[in-house]
Amino acid sequence: MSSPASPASTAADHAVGHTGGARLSVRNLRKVYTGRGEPVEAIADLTFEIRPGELVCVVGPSGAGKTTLLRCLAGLMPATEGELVLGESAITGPPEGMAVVLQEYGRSLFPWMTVAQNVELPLKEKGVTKSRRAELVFETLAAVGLGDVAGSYPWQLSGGMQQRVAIARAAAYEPQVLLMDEPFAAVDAQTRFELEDLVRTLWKRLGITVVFVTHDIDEAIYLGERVLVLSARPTVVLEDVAVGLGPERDQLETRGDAEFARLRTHVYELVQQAKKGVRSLADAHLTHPAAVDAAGSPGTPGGPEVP
Ligand SMILES: Nc1ncnc2c1ncn2[C@@H]1O[C@H](COP(=O)(O)OP(=O)(O)OP(=O)(O)O)[C@@H](O)[C@H]1O
Repeated sequence: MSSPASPASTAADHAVGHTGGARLSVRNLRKVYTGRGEPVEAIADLTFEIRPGELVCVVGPSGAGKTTLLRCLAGLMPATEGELVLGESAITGPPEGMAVVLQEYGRSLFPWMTVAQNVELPLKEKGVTKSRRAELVFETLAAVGLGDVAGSYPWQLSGGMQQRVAIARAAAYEPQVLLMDEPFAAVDAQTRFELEDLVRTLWKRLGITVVFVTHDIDEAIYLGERVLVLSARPTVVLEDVAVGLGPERDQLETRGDAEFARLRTHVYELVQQAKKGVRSLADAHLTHPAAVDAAGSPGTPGGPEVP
């Protein structure tokens, strides 16, 4: 990958080793929030599979249940119905081998700890030896271009740098699966491009499975091997879109690619249809249908073909 804006790419090539990814299966997931007032059916019926080492982005209208899906995958909330499986094991609580990066980097880092201590903390909880912890902290901070601020406190860093710390902390943990919930929503556009390249660099280096939720259609296509487009609530997968842009991505070249433009138009139309309440491709009015879906055949697996 070419990422002229990212100081991380070269360093990341020498960072933590290939940890490998795990398969994630979501089968007939339904999530209803109950509590005071009317129950809210956030997710109606989601079924999809993410292969080990795949990077899949999730987009959909606001309130479609993207965060709900991620919380269920992270084991932070039980499903109402359905099954979530990581590798061979059902997800019933926060699974070992999973790391999460959220949008609110300000709240996810401890302000009284240095950058290095923040990265080290989950490793202590994981029982990693002191010498290996030192290695991992050093390597991952170098990988995200923050080797020189290891002794600083998060509040001394810019928002983009703080988010790099959160990414370093997740990578140092050597997870099999990394969940990211709109991680770059609060950083400026230039930093966002750098962080996108950083995620792809680390993803390739570590071989981990990544699920990346974003509002940004361009970001989803630039990053993903597939883009899951969700319907409005109660949520189903409207389309599982294959991104045939190849493994090498470049902020200028890839975004200028005709295939990128075609995919962006297609996913944009899908999200617009989802906002109007369309919950099946059969009901969608698309002027730019996808050529093939993520399974390599026309239309959505098990669903109707795009007219
Ligand atoms: N704790 C909760 N109790 C009741 N309803 C909730 C709760 N959390 C989320 N919801 C509802 O579930 C639906 C899905 O919310 P969720 O935050 O998962 O959507 P989202 O796609 O991540 O939204 P956004 O893109 O705006 O961040 C929304 O209608 C929301 O109001």
